[in-house]
Amino acid sequence: MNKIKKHLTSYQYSINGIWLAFRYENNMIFHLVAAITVVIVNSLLKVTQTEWLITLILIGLAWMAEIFNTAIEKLADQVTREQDPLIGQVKDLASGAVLIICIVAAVCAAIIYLPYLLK
Ligand SMILES: Nc1ncnc2c1ncn2[C@@H]1O[C@H](COP(=O)(O)OP(=O)(O)OP(=O)(O)O)[C@@H](O)[C@H]1O
Repeated sequence: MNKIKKHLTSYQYSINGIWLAFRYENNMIFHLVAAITVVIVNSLLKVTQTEWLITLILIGLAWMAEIFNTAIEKLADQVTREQDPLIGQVKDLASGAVLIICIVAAVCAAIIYLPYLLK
């Protein structure tokens, strides 16, 4: 019973983490708008089951990368708020991870949607 309670409490912490990401990271709103747009476009274009899966996985990956990026930024700020070349690199690396998944998502969106739009 104690284990179940502990498990359920950990979900509370995780949900709090998502809430914190929205509070600290303005880009989270952009990701939310992008995710809602993808769901609407998928429904309108009646994309296939595989295309739904690919787009939903990409949405999840983008959100995951942004939340990790926010966590790393917070940790880096806790280490020092002074100008530090290594802290700068750490933040750039984390931000690079978000950019990569966003570029991949944009390319995949073009590959999936263009054939429907050019029909
Ligand atoms: N302490 C620091 N020392 C050196 N460079 C830093 C430091 N803090 C930030 N930077 C540089 O400034 C960039 C922006 O950092 P910042 O913490 O402002 O994130 P941000 O651009 O506001 O990110 P986001 O928009 O995701 O919140 C970093 O990628 C890094 O290159």
